[in-house]
Amino acid sequence: MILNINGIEFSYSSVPVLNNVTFTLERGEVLSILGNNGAGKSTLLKCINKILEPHKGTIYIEKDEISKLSRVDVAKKIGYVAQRHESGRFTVFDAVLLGRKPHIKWDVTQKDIKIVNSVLKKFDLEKLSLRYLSELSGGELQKVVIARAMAQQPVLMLLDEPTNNLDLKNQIEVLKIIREAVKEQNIAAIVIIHDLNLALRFSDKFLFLKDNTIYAYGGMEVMTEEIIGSVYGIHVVVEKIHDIPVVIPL
Ligand SMILES: Nc1ncnc2c1ncn2[C@@H]1O[C@H](COP(=O)(O)OP(=O)(O)OP(=O)(O)O)[C@@H](O)[C@H]1O
Repeated sequence: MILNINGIEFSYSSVPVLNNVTFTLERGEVLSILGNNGAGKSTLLKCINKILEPHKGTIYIEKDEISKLSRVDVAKKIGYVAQRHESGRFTVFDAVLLGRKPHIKWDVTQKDIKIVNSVLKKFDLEKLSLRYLSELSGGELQKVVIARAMAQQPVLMLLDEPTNNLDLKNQIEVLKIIREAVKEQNIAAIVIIHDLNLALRFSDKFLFLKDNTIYAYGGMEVMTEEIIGSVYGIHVVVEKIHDIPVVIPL
């Protein structure tokens, strides 16, 4: 087991956002977190990454309780891609190299450079490696921040709407790279995503948040017309096209 979340609760001031959230995630799994705007998806990721501290409950990453880990130790285990990014005066290469920071003791090693180059290649970013982040398109910047999280070589990746700003081809490619990395390296990823059809294509598990808590959690068996309809308040059909399940809003 890579992640074990037990009974977490979180409120902003006195407004409750997460209540009794409990689930586990295994190695080799991609989990999509789904739910309406404001359901608490980003808040949940921030609790897992120790940016926010739950008022109740426990979060274990492998054998370690998150609240007891230092920032650097959290960064060695968890790669986090936020919903919004700053684009400072860094080159693409340096921005991805920053992902190695939790692992660097004194100086950048050949191994760090090798990892950065291989990640840049994976994301097809080599030709942009000397460009400044401020000179990138929104989609290119999105790929760079995901590449940085991957260069970190975490055991768990947390991605808040990673397909934002990406065109159709890049949406598919980036989710494929994430899925392949999870399978090849036997790590895990949690992805917040609004497109149910992309979630269906690239996830092993699905977690629906509604009314501050988990409404449904599981594999394909929870992607039903009833559950999706009830979470989003619309009618949908779930059908197979070319053997791929798709959700169609009616
Ligand atoms: N810093 C904050 N202070 C107070 N309330 C906040 C803060 N951040 C988020 N909230 C509120 O907490 C609730 C959950 O927000 P969160 O960002 O976790 O939702 P989400 O499911 O990720 O939404 P979206 O799909 O729109 O990104 C929302 O009602 C939001 O307005």
